[in-house]
Amino acid sequence: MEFRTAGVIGAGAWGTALAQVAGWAGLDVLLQAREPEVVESLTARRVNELFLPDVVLDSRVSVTAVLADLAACDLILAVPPAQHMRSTLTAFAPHHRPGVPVVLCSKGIERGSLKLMTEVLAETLPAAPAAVLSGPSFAGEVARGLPSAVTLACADAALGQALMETLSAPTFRPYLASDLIGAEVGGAIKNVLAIACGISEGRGLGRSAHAALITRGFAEMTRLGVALGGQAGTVAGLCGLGDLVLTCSSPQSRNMSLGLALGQGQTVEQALAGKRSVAEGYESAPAVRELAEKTGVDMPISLAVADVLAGETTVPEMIEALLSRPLKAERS
Ligand SMILES: NC(=O)c1ccc[n+]([C@@H]2O[C@H](COP(=O)([O-])OP(=O)(O)OC[C@H]3O[C@@H](n4cnc5c(N)ncnc54)[C@H](O)[C@@H]3O)[C@@H](O)[C@H]2O)c1
Ligand SMILES: O=P(O)(O)OC[C@H](O)CO
Repeated sequence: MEFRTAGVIGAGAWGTALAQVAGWAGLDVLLQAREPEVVESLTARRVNELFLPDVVLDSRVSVTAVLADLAACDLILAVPPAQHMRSTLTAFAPHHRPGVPVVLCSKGIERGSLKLMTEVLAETLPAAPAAVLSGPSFAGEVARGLPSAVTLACADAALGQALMETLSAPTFRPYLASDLIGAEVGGAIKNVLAIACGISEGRGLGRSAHAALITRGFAEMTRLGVALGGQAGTVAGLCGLGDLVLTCSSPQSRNMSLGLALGQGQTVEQALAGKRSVAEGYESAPAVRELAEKTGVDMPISLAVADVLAGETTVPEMIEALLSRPLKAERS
């Protein structure tokens, strides 16, 4: 299996950073952007001024506005926001060649259907072998060549090995896994939990509360991952615990900074006003709440975040409710 060309669908911060990595990895890369100003700035100056300013892209990366141009690529990286994955892949379907693998790089759960991105892919491009790339990785750091490591999950061991080797670059290390569900659940839930950590930080609740939220949040993430058919060991890897630690620990995270603003007293509308960048936890939280109810999985922190985002409870009420839950065994 040899891949020489990669098509990247979605030129937000992460799609742009992954195009950079793929170029460093030696692939010829075609990056598809929706916004005319992104196409213009990448074409003219090799910089995505809207979503990833201050990073000059590798000369192996070209840009297009046209999805059909990616038809000849040997592999596809799909990087739209999760809520737009279905429409994006549906639009790409007429141009997808059967057997060309699609690496899902977005982190979220589809609202309404409650589906993971692999399920959305199976319904829109049934002839595409699937992989999931997920882990602790801020686009700006990755695109500037700071070191990072992620999970690359693929059910087909030979394809996974080939994709891992193809996408590795001197400062970007994918680690192979076979459990796509565990990888997806980790990436989706950490965004919701990062909002909780941001709220805690914004309210000045301290480092002890922060550590408790990460640890108890990780327990919720693991329970849901296992309930959906994933493996606890996968969730404990880069795609779950690793990403949870990163996203809950830095205001560089759009999710944590949304929580920070809420904790400091802003309304959801104020916190999101004027933002072009996606905070996936805001989008996924209602789906996570429904999924938890449907599967009977206990996810008090994620549900509390969903309630705050929906305006159904206030931040002080959320904190009070979490602190007054019945005492129980730590492992149950
Ligand atoms: N930014 C990061 O550091 C990072 C790292 C890892 C994973 N991710 C994940 O990558 C995914 C994309 O995030 P991002 O940070 O690249 O986005 P971004 O916030 O930088 O940019 C927004 C993106 O949404 C796209 N978009 C807006 N409306 C759309 C529509 N109707 N249809 C399709 N696309 C539309 C824009 O074209 C743009 O690509 C998310 O799931 C995110 O969780 C991001
Ligand atoms: O900025 P966030 O919160 O979307 O997080 C970005 C990445 O997912 C971190 O791994």
